[in-house]
Parts: sequence; C-alpha cells; structure tokens
Amino acid sequence: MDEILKYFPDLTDLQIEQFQKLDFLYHDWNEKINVISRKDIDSLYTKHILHSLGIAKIMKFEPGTTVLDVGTGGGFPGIPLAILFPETRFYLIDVIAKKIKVVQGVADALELKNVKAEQKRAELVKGDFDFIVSRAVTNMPDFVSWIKDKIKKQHKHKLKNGILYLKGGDLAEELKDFPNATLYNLADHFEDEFFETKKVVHLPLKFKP
Ligand SMILES: C[S@@+](CC[C@H](N)C(=O)[O-])C[C@H]1O[C@@H](n2cnc3c(N)ncnc32)[C@H](O)[C@@H]1O
Repeated sequence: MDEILKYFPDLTDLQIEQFQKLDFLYHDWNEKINVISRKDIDSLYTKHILHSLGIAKIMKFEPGTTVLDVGTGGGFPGIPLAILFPETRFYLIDVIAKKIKVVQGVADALELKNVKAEQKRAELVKGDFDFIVSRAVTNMPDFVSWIKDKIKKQHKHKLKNGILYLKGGDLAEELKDFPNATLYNLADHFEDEFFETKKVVHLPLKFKP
C-alpha cells in the first residue's frame, strides 16, 4: 500500500481505505475463485494494482468519461482505476462468469458506484466509450477488430479517444500495422524492476458510424 501512496500521494481518505481493502478482498476471493495466480497474489499491490494505475500516469480521465475494460479477469485494470477516478464510469466485462462474480463482489464491498460488471464477450458489447482499457487479453490486431466500432466520436481529452492497453516487452512486430500507436514507458514513472519493460500503448481510433 505504501507504494500506491508513494506514486499517488493525493488520494482521499476514502480512496486509501478502498485500496487498503483490496488486500483482504482479493486474498479472500482468490481462495474461492482463482483470479490471480498464487505466485502473484503476494505482489498484488505492485503487479496488479500499481500496474493498473500505470494508465493514470498517462491519462487523467475527466469526470463523465466512459471506459470499457475488456477481459477484466478479476478486475484489472478496471477496479484500481475506478477507485482512482470515482467520477468516471467503468464497464468491466469478461467472457467468464465466475470472474465477473469476483469483480462484482469487490465492487460491492468497496461500494463503487461507478462500476458496472457483466459477463459478456467483447465482440458483443453494445454502446460507445471514450476509452477502452485492457491487459493481457489478446494481440492488438484481434483486439482492434473486436472493439473498433465502440469508440465515441467527441474527444474531450488531450489524448484522442481509443485504446489504452497495458503491454510488456518488444511490441515492434505486434504493432507494425499501427503506426499511430504511442508507447509510454512505465519505468519512467515507477521504480520497481517489474516495470522495466512495461508500457501503456495508446492507440487512437476513429469513430465508425
Ligand atoms: C489473462 S486474463 C487477464 C485478466 C485481467 N485483464 C488481468 O490483467 O489481470 C484474460 C482474460 O480475458 C478474458 N477474455 C478473453 N477473450 C475475451 C473476449 N473475447 N471477451 C471478453 N473477455 C475475454 C478471459 O476470460 C480472461 O479472463
């Protein structure tokens, strides 16, 4: 938790309490439904929560922004971002129902009013969003094909509406057909060696009528 406060020193008391509660909630849920590998659960705050908040180092969502988290699993990056941006609306989806049960359980326990969680396949999501966030779901070409018609037309941020994807390693081959993608190194923001190769990929997408 100290790590979260180190990089996000302006949290309110409520946000601090909500981030603290994640420790118990994820350990508890993970015993019933495995959403975080046993190897990683002890690094919950670095590898899952802080990593999710990496998106916030690139993008400060304005109040009223709508964000879709595709393949959220146990709620990453959606849940940490929903705590940090209480006035942004987050729609968290995953194709596996029991993962959404965990997400709903965590959102309920934290009384997050800005989270809607649903068991759904990405390709079948209706509606449009300012941004679509994700981590560890699929490669960029497939991802874009799933969500390309779900982007809002009106931009209200400096970064254009589109995808904010947490990815690691060498992305040259995967992103070769996306020359307008911008990579932001999380190592510029977080010291832990876990972030050495981690990036946020911003891919602006045009509204398709
Ligand atoms: C490796 S997990 C990552 C979970 C989470 N994003 C994280 O980083 O911890 C990938 C998740 O994507 C979900 N998924 C895969 N294909 C999907 C699709 N077409 N629509 C929605 N969810 C999908 C899987 O069910 C799984 O929960």
